[in-house]
Amino acid sequence: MSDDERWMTNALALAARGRGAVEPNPMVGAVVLDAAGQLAGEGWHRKFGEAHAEVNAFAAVGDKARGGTLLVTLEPCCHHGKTPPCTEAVLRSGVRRVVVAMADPFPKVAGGGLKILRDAGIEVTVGVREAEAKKLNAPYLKLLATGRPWVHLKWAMTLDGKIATRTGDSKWISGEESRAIVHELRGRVDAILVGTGTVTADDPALTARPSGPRTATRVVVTASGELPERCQLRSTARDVPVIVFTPAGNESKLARWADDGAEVIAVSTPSPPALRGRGQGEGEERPAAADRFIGEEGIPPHPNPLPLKAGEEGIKIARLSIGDILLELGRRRMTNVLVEGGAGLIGSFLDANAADEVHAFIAPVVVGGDTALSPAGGHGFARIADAARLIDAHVRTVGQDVYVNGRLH
Ligand SMILES: NC(=O)C1=CN([C@@H]2O[C@H](COP(=O)(O)OP(=O)(O)OC[C@H]3O[C@@H](n4cnc5c(N)ncnc54)[C@H](OP(=O)(O)O)[C@@H]3O)[C@@H](O)[C@H]2O)C=CC1
Ligand SMILES: Nc1c(N[C@@H]2O[C@H](COP(=O)(O)O)[C@@H](O)[C@H]2O)[nH]c(=O)[nH]c1=O
Ligand SMILES: [Zn+2]
Repeated sequence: MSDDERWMTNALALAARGRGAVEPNPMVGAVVLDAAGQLAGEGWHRKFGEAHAEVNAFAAVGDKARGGTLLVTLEPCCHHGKTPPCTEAVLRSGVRRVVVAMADPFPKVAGGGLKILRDAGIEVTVGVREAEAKKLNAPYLKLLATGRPWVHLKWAMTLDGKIATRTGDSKWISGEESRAIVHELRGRVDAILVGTGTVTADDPALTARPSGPRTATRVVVTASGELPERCQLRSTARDVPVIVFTPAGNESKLARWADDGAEVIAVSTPSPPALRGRGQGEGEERPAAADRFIGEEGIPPHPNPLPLKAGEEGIKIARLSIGDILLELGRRRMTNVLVEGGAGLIGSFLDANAADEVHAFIAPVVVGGDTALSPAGGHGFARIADAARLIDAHVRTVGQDVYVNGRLH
């Protein structure tokens, strides 16, 4: 490993300290070396709206940066945002070299920062530990490229692959240590999504306990608009935000949720109402409001499309497009969202090819039962070759449970 790579690894670790506190900004870390190559300063972007990594790294360095090197995990910014351009701080510092892990695709930067530094005669190297830097900021990059947040799916299942007993009882399958990991995740995401079945069966609070760097909006997805009258989400909607996504026409059923402080978003579904999208490359149309964040990339078409299907007794049920829900959350600049279940909603996300990362907890308990639910419902994949497969599964034991975490693409 070269010295640049070694220092950049440190800078990436510094960047990760900002996780949960900096979004929708990227996580960024920086290391300053003096002219002799010795560590002179380090810093990271600590919180949205506050100083950037480079400025924090230079803060206590003084003259020692002169003739030295800055290693930074993302191209220094060159625009006046919430803080002045970092390129100015770099030029003032007197460093001779700047090593950058990756260019910043943010439209106001997009190579402009690198150009300013090169034009000033600084030796600029780009691409050191680039793959790791892209992985670290995958949610930021996805939001920029697609207008949609990074989707984490989480479930806790028994050894026989169930997320609840046949009666719907599920508290608790995973152990305390596993649940602590889930609460840590809840405390750093922008939204936690559940379907009607989970609200009805579990009456969840969906809060992070203890609280984390940010407070997630609780999101319920309901095609029927038939949510329980009394439940924690509704009764606490004024304390911690709640959004209900439902097809247009259900507003009156949810009027009391709105009265209690929930935001009810009625989504127009295609006419006539139909099972839409599930696997049809849904959500590729983009509302103008989100254009600023969107690149050319959409959610790729599903390999296993489901034909449109009537609901019970020939009544068509208006399923909401997961792609559209994500666009709305992305428009609010949500960077990470967590789908906590249950089987129906997780199935909707997998069918829409809309999930990015999985957190599965497997507990040493067996419940059995033909009708007990598995983690993912929906249509599912017909062929193993097409199935959603983790590309980089990390497996570890947590207490008595096994925790599998990895990305889907
Ligand atoms: N062990 C674990 O990790 C977890 C276990 N659970 C367990 O899972 C069970 C609940 O699972 P399940 O019944 O599948 O419930 P879900 O929470 O997945 O709810 C399913 C419902 O969500 C709505 N929904 C899902 N996708 C869409 C869509 N694309 N558009 C519109 N609405 C949609 C529909 O609501 P509607 O009917 O209103 O139209 C659907 O019937 C419970 O027993 C619970 O305890 C739940 C979460 C985690
Ligand atoms: N049963 C189960 C989980 N269930 C999830 O937790 C929700 C309850 O959240 P709260 O009311 O905030 O404690 C529940 O609705 C479901 O989404 N999670 C886990 O880590 N392990 C478990 O065994
Ligand atoms: Zn900056």
